[in-house]
Amino acid sequence: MLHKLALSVNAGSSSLKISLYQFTDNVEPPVTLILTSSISDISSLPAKFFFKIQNDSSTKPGTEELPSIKDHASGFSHFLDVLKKQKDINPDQITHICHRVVHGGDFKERVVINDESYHHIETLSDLAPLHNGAALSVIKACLSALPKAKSVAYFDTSFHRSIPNHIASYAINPTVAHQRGLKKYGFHGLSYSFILRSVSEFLKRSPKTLSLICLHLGSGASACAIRHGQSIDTSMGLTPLTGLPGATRSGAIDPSLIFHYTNKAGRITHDPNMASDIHVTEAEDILNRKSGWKSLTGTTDFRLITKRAKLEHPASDENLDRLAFDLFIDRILNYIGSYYLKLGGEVDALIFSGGIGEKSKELRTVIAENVRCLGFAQIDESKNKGLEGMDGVVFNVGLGEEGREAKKILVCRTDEQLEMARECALDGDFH
Ligand SMILES: Nc1ncnc2c1ncn2[C@@H]1O[C@H](COP(=O)(O)OP(=O)(O)O)[C@@H](O)[C@H]1O
Ligand SMILES: CC(=O)OP(=O)(O)O
Ligand SMILES: [Mg+2]
Repeated sequence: MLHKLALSVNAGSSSLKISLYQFTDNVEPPVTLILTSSISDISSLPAKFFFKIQNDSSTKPGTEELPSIKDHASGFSHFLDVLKKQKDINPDQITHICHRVVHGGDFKERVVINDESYHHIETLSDLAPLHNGAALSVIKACLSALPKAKSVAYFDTSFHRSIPNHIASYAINPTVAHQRGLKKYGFHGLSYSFILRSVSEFLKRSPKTLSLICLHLGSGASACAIRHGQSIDTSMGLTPLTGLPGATRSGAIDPSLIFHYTNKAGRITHDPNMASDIHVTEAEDILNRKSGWKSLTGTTDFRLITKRAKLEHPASDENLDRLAFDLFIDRILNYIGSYYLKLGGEVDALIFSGGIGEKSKELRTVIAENVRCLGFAQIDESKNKGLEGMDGVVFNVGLGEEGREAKKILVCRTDEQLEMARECALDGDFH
């Protein structure tokens, strides 16, 4: 019998990450990986394409710059062309396509794509201007290229449904807030769900007993406080704009700032580069796409920013890369401090994840130094520097005995595609 395949698609703000899995007949693991592909730097063209078949030693996977890729839809179409050329993979075996959709509004859990759910996700696009439209463009491409497969949307927002009302509410007119759904939804939920499960396996403790402070630091960055396995607060809000700054996003600002920045703040912008027919104001466009690391330093590449920041020297006002680095550290510490208090000091671990969290040893060193006063383990620099090239998902980078006894400092290689494929394979409704 031919095994069924699940394609998992993650439309991030600057990237499209795609993994293909085969369903197993087991509960653990419910899926095995067949291939991974990614298109990165979509917000800072030219885009880079990567494609790798697992267990194929005949070809060396590499990354190629592709000027023909301009957005998520053209990136996905290139992926499909490459997929169709693989002799050992039959796209007709793909029975399920899991799509990461960042804003799920009031959807509690995953939803099968049909006219009604597609339309509902579309109405939420203005609340996630860098994400939902891009995800819908890929969903549309899948419906036409792989019509026999069931497309399912998995939401970043679902994990945060446990946030208490007083934390999710804004201090604004409650009638307006209720009518318009103006509250904190929170994002990166698929990543936090993956982190919770992986850390629970690593520490050999039930997720229900774990309290964690998680940092997902990628093109979009957020923090999350998890108490006894449930999200109790996160730094993003109604939209993925607020909280920590990101590649092209300002993060939290005084809301009045925008009216002093531009007198056209409320005008609807018609940017031809916007993913689809999304209605955002000039203010939202500036804060989402023309701010963050790109505006401060001219690049979205945090590795380059770190290199140019000259961390070994005292900060100078002229060095804007250093400003970006130090500003990021400052904002991250704001959340760690506040979440530590909200968790009453009962924190099992601080977790670094996302492209920057997983790869920037420099950022981890500085944060770890600053949180020592809260009882976190001292960082073990040989472990901290030695992660690249190592196999694994969760790593303890705390020093020796302290790494075991004190509050832990962990790195988790998050994988939103795997989280969706696992959920799909274990979903009784789909089999
Ligand atoms: N070695 C590194 N040091 C610091 N930042 C890195 C490193 N490698 C990648 N990054 C950063 O990771 C970010 C991308 O993170 P990722 O989670 O993959 O993004 P996305 O939000 O698109 O899913 C980029 O800002 C990139 O510069
Ligand atoms: C929610 C969000 O910002 O996602 P990403 O980091 O993938 O852009
Ligand atoms: Mg991402």
